Amino acid sequence: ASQTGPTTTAIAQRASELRQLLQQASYAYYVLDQPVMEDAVYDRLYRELQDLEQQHPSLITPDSPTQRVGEQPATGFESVQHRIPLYSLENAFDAEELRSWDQRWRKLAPDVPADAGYVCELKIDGAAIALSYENGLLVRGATRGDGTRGEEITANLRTIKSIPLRLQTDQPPEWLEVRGEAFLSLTRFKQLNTEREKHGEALFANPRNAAAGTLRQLDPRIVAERQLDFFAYSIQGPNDWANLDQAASLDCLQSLGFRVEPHRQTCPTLAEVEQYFSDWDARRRDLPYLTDGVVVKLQSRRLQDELGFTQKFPRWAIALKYPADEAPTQLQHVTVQV
Ligand SMILES: CC(C)(CNC(=O)c1ccc(Oc2ccccc2)cc1)c1ccc2c(N)nc(N)nc2n1
Repeated sequence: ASQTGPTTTAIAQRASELRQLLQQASYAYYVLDQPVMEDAVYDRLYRELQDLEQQHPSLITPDSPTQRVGEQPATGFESVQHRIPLYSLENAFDAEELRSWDQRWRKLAPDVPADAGYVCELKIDGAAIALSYENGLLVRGATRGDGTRGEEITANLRTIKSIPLRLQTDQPPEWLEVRGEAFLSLTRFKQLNTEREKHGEALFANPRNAAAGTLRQLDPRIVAERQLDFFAYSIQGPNDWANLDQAASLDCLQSLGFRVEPHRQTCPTLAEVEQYFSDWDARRRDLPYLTDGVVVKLQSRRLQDELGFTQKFPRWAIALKYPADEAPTQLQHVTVQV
């Protein structure tokens, strides 16, 4: 039969073009923080894609921007085993404990090159999560849980605009594990608490609790409206994807389309690490999100692999913590049952 309107291939092409335009605009806005498209234009193109997908459901792809916010609340969360454990970090509370960590790993490493350096990353005060990609597509997301098993919250994580639904590479690995911190910006945290106060609801005690609580919402639409954000900090994949030095692994995460906290710094010696820590103790209050320390990691992948992990921690990393802030705004010890 003759097609009255555009041919189905033309429609499929338009849908693919719209997906690409919308993904690029969303990446620029949420990951690069450099908008390239007017909101009104974005909304018009988004509605055009939605209409095309409604008329031709076979055109819907899992990485379509229209597939971020599911309409179905979950009835509960499945417990899932992480492909790779999510390790926690040993804590150091002052320069002396940092130095003792440094002595300990140096004793364990057989031949430490003289130029063995460190990478410092700001430690974001949010909720750790695990993302699993297969052939470039986001197939699963989970909470940290106990490090070995977590709760499957894929539908909720899909609503976070800075989490790519598809990796930005035309040669995606068979599997890829990405870990990072889901968090609420301070502005968003205050807006949410102002809203909750207006409706007589219990306030969130702090941005970390707010993020963790949001991730466990059964309804993805509620998660979407909270506007969580995400910084990636670790990548594991098949062999050639897995032997990057620390700084290179963060650059790789950025190239794949993830947001990575921009103030990371390579520090040749521990003196520079301590300098970075004290610089940021002053500057961190100007950041749009809460931090609770600096994560110090060995730059060298070979050293990381040589040193490995204890039951709980990597031997090649440590969290250098800031002192807990003075009395928080709300009574911290009074927990309100919601
Ligand atoms: C160091 C690691 C525990 C991530 N984990 C890894 O980088 C990592 C590296 C090789 C691995 O290799 C393995 C592969 C297979 C099996 C076992 C280990 C596993 C995890 C960690 C934990 C918390 C962090 C945090 N709050 N903020 C920042 N900025 N960084 C953080 N980094």
